[in-house]
Amino acid sequence: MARVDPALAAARTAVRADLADLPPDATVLVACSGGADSLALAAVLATEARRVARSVRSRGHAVRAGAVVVDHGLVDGSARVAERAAAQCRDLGLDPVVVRRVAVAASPDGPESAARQARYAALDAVADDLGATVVLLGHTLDDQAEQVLLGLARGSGARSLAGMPARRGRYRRPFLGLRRATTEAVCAAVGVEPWHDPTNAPDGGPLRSRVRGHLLPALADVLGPGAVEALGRSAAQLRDDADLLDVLAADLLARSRVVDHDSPPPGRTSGREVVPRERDLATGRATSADGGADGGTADVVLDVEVLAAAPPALRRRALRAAATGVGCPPGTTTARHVDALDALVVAWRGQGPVHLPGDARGLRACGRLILRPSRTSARPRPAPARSTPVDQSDVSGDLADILLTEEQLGARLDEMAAQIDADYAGKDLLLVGVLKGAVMVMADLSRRLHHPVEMDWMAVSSYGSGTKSSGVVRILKDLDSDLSGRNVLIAEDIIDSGLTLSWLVQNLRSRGPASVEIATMLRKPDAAKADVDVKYVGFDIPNEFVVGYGLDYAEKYRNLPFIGTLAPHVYS
Ligand SMILES: O=P(O)(O)OC[C@H]1O[C@H](OP(=O)(O)OP(=O)(O)O)[C@H](O)[C@@H]1O
Ligand code: HPA
Repeated sequence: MARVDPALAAARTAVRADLADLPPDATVLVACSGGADSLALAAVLATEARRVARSVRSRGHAVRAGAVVVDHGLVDGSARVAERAAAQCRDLGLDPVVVRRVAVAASPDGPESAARQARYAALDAVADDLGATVVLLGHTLDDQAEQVLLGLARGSGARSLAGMPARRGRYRRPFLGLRRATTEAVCAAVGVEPWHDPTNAPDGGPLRSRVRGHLLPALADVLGPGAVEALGRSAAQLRDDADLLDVLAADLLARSRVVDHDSPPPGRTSGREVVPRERDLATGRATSADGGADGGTADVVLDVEVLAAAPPALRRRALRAAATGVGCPPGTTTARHVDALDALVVAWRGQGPVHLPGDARGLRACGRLILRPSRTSARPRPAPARSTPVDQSDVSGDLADILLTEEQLGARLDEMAAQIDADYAGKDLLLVGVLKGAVMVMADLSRRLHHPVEMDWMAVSSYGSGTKSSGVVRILKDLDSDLSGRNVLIAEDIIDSGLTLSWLVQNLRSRGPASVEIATMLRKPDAAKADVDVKYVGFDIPNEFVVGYGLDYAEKYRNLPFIGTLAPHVYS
């Protein structure tokens, strides 16, 4: 009996083991580039398919074994290389053999990632067309070791260091336990000449090629011949660890999610805290409890307390999953982004929103971490704002609700500034700020204007240290400017009863300006006692006493970056 080449025997054993669970008449495809690994896999698959056909002939079923060759079209002559590989697959007895040319689009994740995405899309499409149960990939233990080293060089975590899985979905990698030398020996044994990709040259090629050409041999020199196998074993162990951590992190994410109070999150005892159904703070739309299952358009709202109590390994994984859940591309969501989100949870000092890939954002308000997907179309309108419960520890128990986040205020100011720029194009503009409440609006609005402006200030008061207007407006400081012929725009924080502004507009109009208009961040339509014509309104809000963003109660809370509702116990 002819002696079977040991490399071929090892390769056949690996493929046979991987196909053992296939149903009768399954279609198996091999993804073949024409390189040594995938060509060896194609040869072994063809041999194994013939063996199965022989052994089951009497029962009338077999494995249909074919190949897909993806032409990435990235280098001259790629079509020729693809056709050569396809011809070799046909010669080996594979049928059908399909060549697919793909267009590799530019990707922020880099050309390798873009090519990978295009390749898998093509493989999936062909597998679907042919009804293939399994697609075999030719990655070897050397590829796995390279993957681990590249991950280490990036400072990656366990998931990345776990390398490639032996199986995922319809994809299987039967050679993941075999060295590349084995696949080269298989090619020699079956008499097929693999293609050597010139772009994989160890010098000047992609990083992976340099790792392959220089680093792996150096590791073997220094650490001994088992270095590649050792890296593969580490990857396998880390895969088990990462799988477990992912399950635990998914559980943490579910427990920390703020959902409808009718269905408290798992782990919460009912009655601990009544949490109203979370709504999108910007649009008032309800937020889906699964945070992103509706296409990633809803906020994911998480309870900071629950997250902070979790071990960092789980918390960071949960944060990453939450970010990808609102549409952050996994490839560009890095440890740096996760660090910044984590700081919102465990190192909170009032920092602003974290900008995430995919134009998503993470922000903290009222003991909630809010992951917000990119939302260019739905900006805050002058519509009733509504409340979210406040974490008492953040605001010392003085606030009942947060009404508008810093981010919402900023986004609305962007819109107001654009409108003002357009309306006053070609005209002079004097901004009049009403002290003290309007300082924030004045500062933030004026800096968003492209229009050149002058600023002046007036101080009036009708509230003193109470929560109800006295109705008597007093000028505490008058303007320095002469208003004759000027376009005056009053910048205000709030129009409540309207008594202050109706008085002020009359007062300023009596000074001979060309125009007097009002821009206010907030307005309380239900509190109006005087009619005030307001040209620019940030938000209409309910008739509750609010503080923050310049608004005070007894001179406190003006420096809160958001607007909240004062708890009645503070003023009652
Ligand atoms: O519509 P109204 O009921 O008249 O209320 C609006 C006014 O009240 C606030 O000022 P406040 O008198 O509290 O002084 P402040 O700006 O120094 O806080 C606010 O800045 C407005 O000027
Ligand atoms: N809060 C603070 N100051 C105010 C308010 C308010 O709701 N209304 C008028 N001045």
